[in-house]
Amino acid sequence: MAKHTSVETGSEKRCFGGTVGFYSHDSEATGTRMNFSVYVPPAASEGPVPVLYYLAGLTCTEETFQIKAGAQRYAAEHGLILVAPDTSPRGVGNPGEDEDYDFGTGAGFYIDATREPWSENYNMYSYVSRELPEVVAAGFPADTERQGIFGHSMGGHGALTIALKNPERYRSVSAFAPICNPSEVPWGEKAFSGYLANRSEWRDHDATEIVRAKPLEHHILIDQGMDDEFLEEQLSPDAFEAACRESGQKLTLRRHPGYDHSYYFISTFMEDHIEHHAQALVE
Ligand SMILES: N[C@@H](CCC(=O)N[C@@H](CSC=O)C(=O)NCC(=O)O)C(=O)O
Repeated sequence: MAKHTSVETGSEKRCFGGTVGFYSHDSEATGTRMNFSVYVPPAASEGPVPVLYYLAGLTCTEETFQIKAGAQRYAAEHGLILVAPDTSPRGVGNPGEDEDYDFGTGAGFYIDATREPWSENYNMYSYVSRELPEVVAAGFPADTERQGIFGHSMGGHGALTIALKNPERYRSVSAFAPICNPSEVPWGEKAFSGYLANRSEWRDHDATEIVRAKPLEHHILIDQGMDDEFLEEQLSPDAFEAACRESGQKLTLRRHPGYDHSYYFISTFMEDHIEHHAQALVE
């Protein structure tokens, strides 16, 4: 399926009348080989279709979403391409890169690092928001004028911040259990102090701070499980909700009793998220 010359196809499988594929390429942004997965719906055989990017959480790869989220059925129904990148560069060799699940490999946090040695390769913001869309446009039947983005946990933080910083590039955004206020919680403090050279940079990567200053015109959908094991210590949906109220950002934040942080929670509400994006992306 991929026509871009530098993109290598790992595998492609038929799925709901379309194709799930796994690909890799040499990335300029990270200076490493990067993996990503793409679901192409049956409607793409008629012409270019909108693209929805999914950013996964800590410890995940480009595979997690495709095998656990149950999104392809709904993307096939609405005619959306789904793209899921890996969550970090791999095999860079920085000291400490593979010591913790919440920093380094599998934990790129979708920011461009400014602290050495991470700044050389950990440029997931540029990779996801600039380079990957170009690779997708060159190799897949994608209408890049119609892009949306969503994600989970660390990837929910990535989706919110990338959408808020690039309103002209993304017409829709949603998140499952996002890290809403990373500057104020242990996961975010560890990532930002490791990847960013100065504390003054933190607020530029914090969705709660960004939305307070510069809301989007379109409305944001967030689902949060109330039995999520990370809710109290790491996620801060109340802070994000308060910032949205302050700035006039339209937000639907749904709190679901009994649901945890897992892909059982994500797959339960996936249909609603795909519909949310389809309303904005499919004319
Ligand atoms: N203690 C766990 C933590 C890893 C974890 O729970 N990862 C979540 C995302 S958390 C925020 O970004 C995840 O999506 N895991 C993959 C899955 O299939 O559930 C550990 O050590 O692994």
